[in-house]
Amino acid sequence: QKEAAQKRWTISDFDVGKPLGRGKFGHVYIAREKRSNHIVALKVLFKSQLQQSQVEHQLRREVEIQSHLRHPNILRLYGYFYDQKRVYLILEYAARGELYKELQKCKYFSERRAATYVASLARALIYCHGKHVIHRDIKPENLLIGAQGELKIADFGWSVHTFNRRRTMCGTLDYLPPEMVESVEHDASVDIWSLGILCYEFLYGVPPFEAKEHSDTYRRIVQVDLKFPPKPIVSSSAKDLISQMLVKESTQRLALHKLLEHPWIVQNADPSG
Ligand SMILES: O=C(O)c1cc(-c2cccc(F)c2)nc2ccccc12
Ligand SMILES: [Mg+2]
Repeated sequence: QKEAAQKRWTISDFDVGKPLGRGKFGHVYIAREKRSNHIVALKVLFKSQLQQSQVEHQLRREVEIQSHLRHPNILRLYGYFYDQKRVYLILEYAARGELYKELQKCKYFSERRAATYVASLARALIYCHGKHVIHRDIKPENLLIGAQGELKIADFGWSVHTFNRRRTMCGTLDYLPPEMVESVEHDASVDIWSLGILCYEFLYGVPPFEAKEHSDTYRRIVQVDLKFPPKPIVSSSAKDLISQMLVKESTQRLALHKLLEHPWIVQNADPSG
């Protein structure tokens, strides 16, 4: 597999199949690499779009970071290439698709399914943080499901090596912790906050600080206005975990390795992830 990293790919190396989805900068297709018959997801991005949105540097960073990460719960980026008009990312194909569609279909997940997902995300984030990478954009839209039902973190578009931490605001605010919404310095604990938001959304079907207006969401985040609805019924153990993650003071948030020892995770997460 090492030689694949240096190989110069071209589109003629692939049989391109049906579109899997469309993003802001282009489409993702299922494809088969001709020599190996390996099935991949080919993300095709238009250079013109990338230039217009001034995200070339972000894309190069995403590629640089994701291509070096190897973890069962992180979507592999096998390589990239580009031609006159497009940049192509050769990505792992996640057979069961996008998590947010699964969440919309189920409305919310069982405690066992939610805990299994949260534990696997925690292990992936421990791995990333060990390499001084913070993702900063953990939300359902950036999670995919593999052939065995395992979760894969995708889209490292907002990830950084923790030496530079600036981020311009865009997209939903729902998952941002107070320090990012107030755009002060932040560190790996931002991913712990987002994982807490995700855990809540897995169990209730909506993120905790959702509001009609951005200004209301902003206020609810900075005040950590955390409320648990009476329905669906959720264990107090789950609420305890969420309450230890959604803490305004970032240094007081439950550490990821402590999360894996929390009773709710120990009693509900499927060890295979
Ligand atoms: O024409 C180029 O040299 C080019 C290369 C890359 C690029 C190079 C490596 C990794 C990566 F993800 C993207 N991105 C672009 C985006 C817009 C316009 C041109 C380019
Ligand atoms: Mg994304």
